[in-house]
Amino acid sequence: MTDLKIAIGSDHAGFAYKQQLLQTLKVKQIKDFGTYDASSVDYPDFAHPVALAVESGEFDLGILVCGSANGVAITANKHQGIRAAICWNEELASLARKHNNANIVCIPERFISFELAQRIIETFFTTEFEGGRHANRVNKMLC
Ligand SMILES: O=C(CO)[C@H](O)[C@H](O)[C@H](O)COP(=O)(O)O
Repeated sequence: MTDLKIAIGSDHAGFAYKQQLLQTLKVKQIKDFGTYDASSVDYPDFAHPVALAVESGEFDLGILVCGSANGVAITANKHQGIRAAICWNEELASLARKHNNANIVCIPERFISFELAQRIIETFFTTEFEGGRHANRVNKMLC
């Protein structure tokens, strides 16, 4: 986990957790793509840059946080190279990596505690894609 380069972003509804994660995550590099305060903003404005940063390969994985995680996930998944997963417990985070090779974890700040968000992210970052039959399915995702 400590060798990962991470892109992180949120809207106003995910700002508090993003700021705490910036202070607590033990990774090689973490770049904050905003938002930079708690004023109301539009989540696509922050989900797209994170998706582009991960899709380019500049960053290994991404974190997106909003109120429900729906908006940031829908937005990020518009990018062909992105597999963004909404995770509200550790098992979902593990499966998103093992089965779907997800590269962005989307956190619903308004529905889970920060402590759970931290565990979800740690699970996501420390679980490898299983490949095999799952690789066949992931390869079929692209239209
Ligand atoms: O995409 C969302 C809802 O599905 C996100 O949760 C946003 O954070 C939410 O829509 C923001 O709502 P607000 O009333 O403007 O704070």
